[in-house]
Amino acid sequence: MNEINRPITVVAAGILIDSENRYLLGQRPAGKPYAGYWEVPGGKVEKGETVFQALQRELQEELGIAIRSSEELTVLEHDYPHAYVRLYVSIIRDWTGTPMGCEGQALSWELIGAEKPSVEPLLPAAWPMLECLRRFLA
Ligand SMILES: Nc1nc2c([nH]c(=O)n2[C@H]2C[C@H](O)[C@@H](COP(=O)(O)OP(=O)(O)OP(=O)(O)O)O2)c(=O)[nH]1
Repeated sequence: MNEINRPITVVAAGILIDSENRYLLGQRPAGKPYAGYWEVPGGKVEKGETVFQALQRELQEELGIAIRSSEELTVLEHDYPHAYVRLYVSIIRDWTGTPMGCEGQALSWELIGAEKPSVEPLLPAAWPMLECLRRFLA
């Protein structure tokens, strides 16, 4: 629980970075909270899972790729009307397969150096992740 007494939803988000130094955003499919919003791929960490295991599972389900390693970037919290989330954000450069929208979601590779993504709207908690990414890679 946190200071406002809401349960914490623990989420793992994986910023995929490709050989051209671009990162991947996906659009949330219909039926989820914030459907249509763009996000960094990932999802809730299940009981008994590590953050890395959750990333392996989510990115296999959502994108059809197998990740081999990840680097921790930051931990962020965000208070949404539907949930209080704690996001463990990792950078992933090492995977096999080609990312595809396995849940019917659109994908967009974005330039890390660009001022803002070419797609919108982004989930509110995705913005501080991108800021952190730019600072980390600068
Ligand atoms: N994956 C991801 N989730 C984010 C980001 N920013 C952000 O606030 N979130 C929040 C939205 C959701 O409340 C939560 C992720 O949950 P989810 O609904 O995508 O997770 P899931 O796929 O496990 O969901 P479920 O349908 O299985 O319940 O984290 C982001 O950039 N990426």
